[in-house]
Amino acid sequence: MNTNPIIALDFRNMEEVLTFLKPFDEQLFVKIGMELYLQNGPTIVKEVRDLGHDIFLDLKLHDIPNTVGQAMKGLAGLDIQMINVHAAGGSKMMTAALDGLKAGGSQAQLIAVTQLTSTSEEMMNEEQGIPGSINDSIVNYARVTRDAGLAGVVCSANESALIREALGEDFLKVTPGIRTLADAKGDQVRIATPEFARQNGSTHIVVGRSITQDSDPVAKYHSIKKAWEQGC
Ligand SMILES: O=c1ccn([C@@H]2O[C@H](COP(=O)(O)O)[C@@H](O)[C@H]2O)c(=O)[nH]1
Repeated sequence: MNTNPIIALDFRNMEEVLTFLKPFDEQLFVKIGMELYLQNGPTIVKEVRDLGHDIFLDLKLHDIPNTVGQAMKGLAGLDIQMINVHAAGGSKMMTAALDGLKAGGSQAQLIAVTQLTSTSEEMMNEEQGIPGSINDSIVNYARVTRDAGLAGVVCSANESALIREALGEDFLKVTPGIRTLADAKGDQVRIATPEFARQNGSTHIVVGRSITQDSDPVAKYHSIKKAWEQGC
């Protein structure tokens, strides 16, 4: 399993992606999300994969089970390593997603978003109407995800230890909201450093603007990778 930091390619088109990737001379694990996919379609996935990089397709599908299952079956034709849905879609939707992916012949790891890293406990309580602690909600979603047969969850690094305690080491904890101490928080709420993510049990980190907006993205990537690998 590739556990390199996953770089979020939040760009508008392939030209911007190529400009960003050009200075790197190694195989990367990259994330293609809604911004890039919805403006460029499946071609963008093929083009990035042809460059030799592993791909997490972060489309966060969330709809009725039949729709998500059929969409996953279609997406299964793409050569990707990881893909996701929203756990809030429920266990039937997640099972349909997994069945669709398998029926389409994909080996990609399917994971589910618990609570977005831009969501605070207050927002969850007041806007989603879910009472109690955000940690409880996240561990609950992680259990439902595991019981549906998925490989892991998207959560913040702050919750990784709780999920590891509940569901073990092998269950994936893919954690965005990664910031170094010098980085701006932006729209993220539940953030953590790469070192903390490692110490707290994340299996993967997802890093976007901290690298993509840096004046030297290659150097920033390597310093984050080192902090992530060494955990100190
Ligand atoms: O809960 C989630 C789920 C997905 N993301 C995605 O990760 C990156 C983070 O980007 P940064 O620039 O490092 O904040 C972005 O593509 C999100 O769509 C997330 O942040 N939180």
